[in-house]
Amino acid sequence: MSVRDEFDFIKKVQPATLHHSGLIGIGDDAAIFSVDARFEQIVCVDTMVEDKHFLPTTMSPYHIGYKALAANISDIAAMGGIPQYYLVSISIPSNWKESELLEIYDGLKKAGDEYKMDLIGGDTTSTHSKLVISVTAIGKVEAGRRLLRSNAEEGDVVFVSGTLGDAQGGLDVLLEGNKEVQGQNSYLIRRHQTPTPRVTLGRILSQFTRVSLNDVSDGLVSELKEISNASNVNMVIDSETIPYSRALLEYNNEKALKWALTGGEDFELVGTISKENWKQLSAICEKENIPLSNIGYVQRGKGKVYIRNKNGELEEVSDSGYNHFFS
Ligand SMILES: Nc1ncnc2c1ncn2[C@@H]1O[C@H](COP(=O)(O)OP(=O)(O)O)[C@@H](O)[C@H]1O
Ligand SMILES: Cc1ncc(C[n+]2csc(CCOP(=O)(O)OP(=O)(O)O)c2C)c(N)n1
Ligand SMILES: [Mg+2]
Ligand SMILES: [Mg+2]
Ligand SMILES: [Mg+2]
Repeated sequence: MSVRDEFDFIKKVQPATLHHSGLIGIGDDAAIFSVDARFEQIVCVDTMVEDKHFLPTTMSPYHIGYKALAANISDIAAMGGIPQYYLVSISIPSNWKESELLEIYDGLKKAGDEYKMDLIGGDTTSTHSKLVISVTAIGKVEAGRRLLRSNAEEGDVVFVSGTLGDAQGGLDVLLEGNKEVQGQNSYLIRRHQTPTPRVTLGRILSQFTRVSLNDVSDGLVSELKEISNASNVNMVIDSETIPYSRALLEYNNEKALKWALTGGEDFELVGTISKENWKQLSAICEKENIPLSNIGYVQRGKGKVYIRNKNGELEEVSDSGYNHFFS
């Protein structure tokens, strides 16, 4: 049975306990929380749409909830911030059962609890169309410590965390693979369904004076182009240094580069830092067990991304990444 009564549904999703005190959360006209003057607020919103971001065959309701919040936490990480609160707007088609909707909230709660975030509000509607879930996340960063896309300068090192292409590999496994292939590729599937935002790394980066940063939602090239445009520089990356998981190379070695460059949804952090600070940063990350790769450097120019191929030739990258209106 789908939702019978909007107000009854809201009561069911209201958290029993909160991580933060002194809050007005669910239950009034709007939420209220107090703001610390030493910090700046961070706010972002990301939407997931049935058929565009997930299919019944690629994501369970729990995964939909988990990923909808994780994608927002990743944007807070990309500003160097601490996640705090979130709001959920959900438009529900009549064929969704209430139990499935509550599972979406279980996924949201799991991701929220991992980062001590409280659900403080939202909105519920019915729809004649597909399910749409939109999550607004709120966080904070110490005043003056925010990490902007416009911070890159000529000579900087370009870095990326973790491995790239896994989420697209996982999607491919889910869409193309039989049960046996899926069973062999559970790591890639996990990377697609329950991505881990790099909050700790964002916090480490916020301690440095000049870092440009973006999270990988649309693909490495797209994120690098955003930094290049915002900073009035070009980027040169070396294809041989792009980090892949062993799982991805075993699943599809030929497609790994394409998926890393344009697949998206890896929710790793990509950015730039001065050469002098790179050494210190990589030492901290090594100690903290956070994988971080140097994949290239920043050059004078504007908005262009070049990649050195395995033969050593430099090519401008034209293929950009995920675009909602191109696919
Ligand atoms: N429909 C919209 N109205 C206003 N601002 C928008 C809209 N869509 C995106 N933005 C803003 O455009 C910028 C880029 O958005 P997007 O590429 O989706 O960011 P990200 O990939 O980090 O989630 C962000 O500042 C976002 O808030
Ligand atoms: C069924 C299905 N098809 C395709 C995709 C791939 N996909 C959908 S949206 C997207 C990019 C990220 O989403 P977007 O809404 O652009 O996130 P944002 O950049 O706003 O954070 C990708 C790679 C998917 N996840 N599921
Ligand atoms: Mg986003
Ligand atoms: Mg977007
Ligand atoms: Mg982002």
